[in-house]
Amino acid sequence: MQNQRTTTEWRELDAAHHLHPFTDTNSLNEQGARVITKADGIYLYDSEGNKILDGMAGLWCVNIGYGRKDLPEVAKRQMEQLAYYNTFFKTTHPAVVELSHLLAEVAPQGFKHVFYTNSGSESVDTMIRMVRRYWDVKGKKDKKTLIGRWNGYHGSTIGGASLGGMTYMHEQGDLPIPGIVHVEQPWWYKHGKDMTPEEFGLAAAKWVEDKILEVGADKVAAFVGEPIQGAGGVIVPPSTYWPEIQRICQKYDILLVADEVICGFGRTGEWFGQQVFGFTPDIFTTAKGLSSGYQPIGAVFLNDKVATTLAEGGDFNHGFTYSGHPVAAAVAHANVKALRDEGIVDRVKNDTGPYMQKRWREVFGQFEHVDDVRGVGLIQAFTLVKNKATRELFPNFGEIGTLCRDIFFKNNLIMRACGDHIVSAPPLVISKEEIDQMLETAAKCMVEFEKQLKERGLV
Ligand SMILES: Cc1ncc(COP(=O)(O)O)c(CNc2cccc(C(=O)O)c2)c1O
Repeated sequence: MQNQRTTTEWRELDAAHHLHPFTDTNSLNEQGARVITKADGIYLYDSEGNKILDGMAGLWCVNIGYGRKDLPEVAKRQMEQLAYYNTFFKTTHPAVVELSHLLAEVAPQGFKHVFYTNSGSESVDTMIRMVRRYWDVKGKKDKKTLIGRWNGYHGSTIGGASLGGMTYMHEQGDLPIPGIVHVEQPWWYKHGKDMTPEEFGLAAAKWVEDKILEVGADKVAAFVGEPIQGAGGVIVPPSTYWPEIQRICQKYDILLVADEVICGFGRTGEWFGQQVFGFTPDIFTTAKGLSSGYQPIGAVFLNDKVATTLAEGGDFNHGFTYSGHPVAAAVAHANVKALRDEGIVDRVKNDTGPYMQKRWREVFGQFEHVDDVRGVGLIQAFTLVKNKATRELFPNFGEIGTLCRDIFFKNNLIMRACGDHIVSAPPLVISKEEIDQMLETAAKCMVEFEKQLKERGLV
């Protein structure tokens, strides 16, 4: 069991030894970290006894909800049976075989081959190496460039951070690496001007074609995108966007990659986001909902064309010590099986997802400085705007978002501010009653937010 310490003691030791990700260490240590001690269902509990509604499922990942009793049991049994062995030297083990078989069953048709990693970033870096290897084997060694989107997020490794379009990450570490370029994101509210969303979807897809022609199709290896950009602010593309992207990739013989790290495993009501938008990639990357965060694991899914070509190339010189880790694989298997057999994904598609989308629009559509209220399944967002009529955003994009997020946090409700987008992705097990409770709290916070906007002279 964890040492029982006071919050102050935990905070002091944390400040003395623990470096947090994406954090201004000095600023954090001035205020002290919030000590989360346990969780159950959709709720977190901190060391001060606060009960917090987790509208973000951790980091978009705890799809099955907190406090499962089965997954720890699975981990215990696997650890006792075979805590670890690698899959490098012509060996495998039952846990990773069973997981691979199950994933081939839940994946969209045509994806029967899976490569394992420990995170979404490693899945993305694996994909980059696979894409370039694919074209090497095909004898088109100049096809190395990958196209991503500005404000896309593909992780924090050198490859993932380069492919992502977060400039504040590029500035730290001299990124992007060579051979990675970006196009604008399909954010209708900001870039759509007087186009309908459908017209804008085609225009945004054409940015990809323009980039291909600029680089030279014979040099472009792949286009990579999240079906819905998650950390970029839940940017839901118009319906015309992805089918047009697919047509363009086929026209110029470019691999199409979907980064399903957030959209995968039921988040949108479909098993994978590609199924919502009606496109079929050649490769897709996953992590998060694969294990619902109970174990670190990621997976890269390949269609037959890519898998066969890589196999024709002989040794694929890539992999990780923990690729297909027995405990992670066993827990992921139990998690995915429960998402399927307990009807959790189906419920998101047919019940709680439509309910959330209806209520989310009813609640947030009523506020003066909220617009572009949007979402699919159980991933939703809205944008804080200065003037709805003119679609004018606030200056210093992100400042207002932090103000709003802090009001939620003070009311023990976790939602993310991605710039001035407020986003939510709760555990997929959230009930309709819990949705009502979450939105009732959120509505009160938004009344307070609108009040503070006026008091601070921001509107
Ligand atoms: C689409 C996508 N691809 C790759 C990654 C990287 O996964 P790992 O973190 O497991 O390496 C992600 C991760 N997404 C992510 C990770 C951490 C924070 C936030 C946030 O929204 O604040 C989002 C992601 O959202």
